[in-house]
Amino acid sequence: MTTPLHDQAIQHAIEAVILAADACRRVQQRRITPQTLEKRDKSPVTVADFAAQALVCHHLAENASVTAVVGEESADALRSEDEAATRAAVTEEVSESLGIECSEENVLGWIDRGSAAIEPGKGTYWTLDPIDGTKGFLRREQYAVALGLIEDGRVVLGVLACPNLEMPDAPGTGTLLAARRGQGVIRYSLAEDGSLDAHDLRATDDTTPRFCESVESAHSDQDQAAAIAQRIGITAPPYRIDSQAKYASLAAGLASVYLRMPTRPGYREKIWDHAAGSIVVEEAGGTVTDILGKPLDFSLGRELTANRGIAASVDFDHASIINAVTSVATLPSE
Ligand SMILES: Nc1ncnc2c1ncn2[C@@H]1O[C@H](COP(=O)(O)O)[C@@H](O)[C@H]1OP(=O)(O)O
Ligand SMILES: [Mg+2]
Ligand SMILES: [Mg+2]
Ligand SMILES: [Mg+2]
Repeated sequence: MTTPLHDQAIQHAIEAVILAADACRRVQQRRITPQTLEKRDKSPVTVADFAAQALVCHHLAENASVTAVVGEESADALRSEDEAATRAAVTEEVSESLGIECSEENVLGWIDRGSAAIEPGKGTYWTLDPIDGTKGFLRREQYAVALGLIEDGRVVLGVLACPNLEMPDAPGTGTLLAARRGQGVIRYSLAEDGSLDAHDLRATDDTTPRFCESVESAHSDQDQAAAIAQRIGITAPPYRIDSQAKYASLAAGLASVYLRMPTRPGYREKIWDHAAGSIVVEEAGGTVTDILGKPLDFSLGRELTANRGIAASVDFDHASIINAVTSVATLPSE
């Protein structure tokens, strides 16, 4: 498969993300009660998160010219004696995906390739969320494998696979979007066997303005978002989906506004939660800022420390959203 965006980096990113998405699908189908670990911040992490990070890091290390990865997960939790069963399960899944017998040490090493030391704002590195929306994944709803490439603090490439995101014009398949700065974005349907089929970017003729937001009310203040939606004249009920599938939905025309309203003082968005999604929306002709209208600043390390929340739009007056935020919303103190 060769992408019309004609770029080695994007080709390798798509291959890596498909490998990971395929492993996620398999784990979701097979391991009915996923062995879930809880991280220090109480968020869930599964066999699939670790396997997906190992597979993407391994594929990039073997094939891409840029191999540094800033990923969400680390293998630390898996190294403890208590986690022998999860470690074995992750190794089994990675081995099956690669079609070779891998050692546990190798797999842990590949996961840890996602802890690259970076100089914020300088150089080129990938940022990876192996499963964005782990809670959606556990509910068998929406999740995404999200891989972005950051060059001197700017996102220049993004690949977003949403294995459960079925578009109206591609029933029975997931969705994959690939964007390159200045070259646009391509939407593919992603079949069970990992094959891709390119489609028109827009997946629907319906132009009713809709806004989308998190399913998890702890991740975005849904009451504030409802007040803002009313202010900007959106009357359709919110489209609630997990993960960066929200950005994919905007790019494909299923929604026009994505609001992520801070719920907790001090929470900072992570680069891997927005790199791929934001370039996909921008290359679809949309706008992505924080809720005060500031551009997202990816040059500051692992977090978007200069930004609060997210406002994204396609085919919508972005300034009117920011105006509504400033007149309607009460933000948590910092
Ligand atoms: N308080 C919070 N505010 C915003 N996002 C959060 C918060 N806590 C966790 N997240 C992140 O939200 C993302 C999922 O978003 P959504 O609900 O839109 O699908 C996850 O990457 C999750 O990060 P983490 O992986 O650290 O839990
Ligand atoms: Mg997480
Ligand atoms: Mg995430
Ligand atoms: Mg994640």
